[in-house]
Amino acid sequence: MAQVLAQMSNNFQTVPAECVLPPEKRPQELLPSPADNIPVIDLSKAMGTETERRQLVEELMKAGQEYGFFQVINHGVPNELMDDTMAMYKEFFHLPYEEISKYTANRTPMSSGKNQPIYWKDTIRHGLRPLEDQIKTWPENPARYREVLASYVNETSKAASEILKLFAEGLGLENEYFKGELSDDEYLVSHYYPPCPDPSLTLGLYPHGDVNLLTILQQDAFGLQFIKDGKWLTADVIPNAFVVSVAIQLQVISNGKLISPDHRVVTNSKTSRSSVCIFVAPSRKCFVEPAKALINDANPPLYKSYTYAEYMADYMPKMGSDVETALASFKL
Ligand SMILES: O=C(O)CCC(=O)C(=O)O
Ligand SMILES: [Fe+2]
Repeated sequence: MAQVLAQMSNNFQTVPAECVLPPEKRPQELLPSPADNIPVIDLSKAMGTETERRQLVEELMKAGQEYGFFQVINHGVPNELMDDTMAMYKEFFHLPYEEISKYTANRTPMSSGKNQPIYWKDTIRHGLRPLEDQIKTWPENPARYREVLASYVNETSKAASEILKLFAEGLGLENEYFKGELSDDEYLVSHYYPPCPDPSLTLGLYPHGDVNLLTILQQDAFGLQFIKDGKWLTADVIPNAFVVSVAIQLQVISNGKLISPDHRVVTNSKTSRSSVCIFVAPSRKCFVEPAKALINDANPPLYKSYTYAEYMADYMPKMGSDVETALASFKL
């Protein structure tokens, strides 16, 4: 294993045995599907006329109900800040192994979770809230890490709350429904997927559901795929767009109206891929349940009520599982 790690900074000529997936777990559809499969939503309409805002809410709801994922453009996060953040993470992942291994618990390509196959990636993950406490634990190398990420988090949080507000409107909940404990916590996950000599043998990330409330990420190369009607659709790279995904808690609160999709990352042989993902999540003591306003005789609750801490305790042993498994204990 150590030998494989040591190769990380070099280009791989072959897929190390540790990373070859069993045949039944290998990806079948590797190529990007046509771009028009994935909704692209212009968030600037939130500031437009009342009609434009209503149209936007409808578009978002349709995307959230049919796909559970979409891309947003004109979201208010400055392009330069997005680019700077991406460049900063690329720099981070090219620092010497001794430096980044202080922060990457499972330096890979083989960061394998419990009962998980070995993924073709390297990952840093850390908390973001409360910012003033968490920032002290973030890397200091590259030197601008803390400054760039703090600005990025502030800006992406605004975009995420706007999207949550629009979802609240679309669901018929009060505008600020998701404000506060339901979206109090945030954490960062940034992945670096090196070029892979044979993408048919590996996955960057195995199919899974996101356990939080809402995920907002940027990527610099193709590889992220979401499942829809049994088919893997690829999220095209649109410069300065965010890929947004409904996560499991949002599916529960919407009582299944919005769907949290399983997704995965395929590798490619030509370029590396980086992603910077912000996960908006409830605080641990927060009570989560299908919103009362959505429940009536015709629409009984589909999920139990629980605290997020209870949810996480159930989820930890099955970390990285698909949405169905991740929700099994809480289904009614
Ligand atoms: O790298 C990506 O684009 C997706 C990462 C992801 O799905 C995750 O970390 O949960
Ligand atoms: Fe994910």
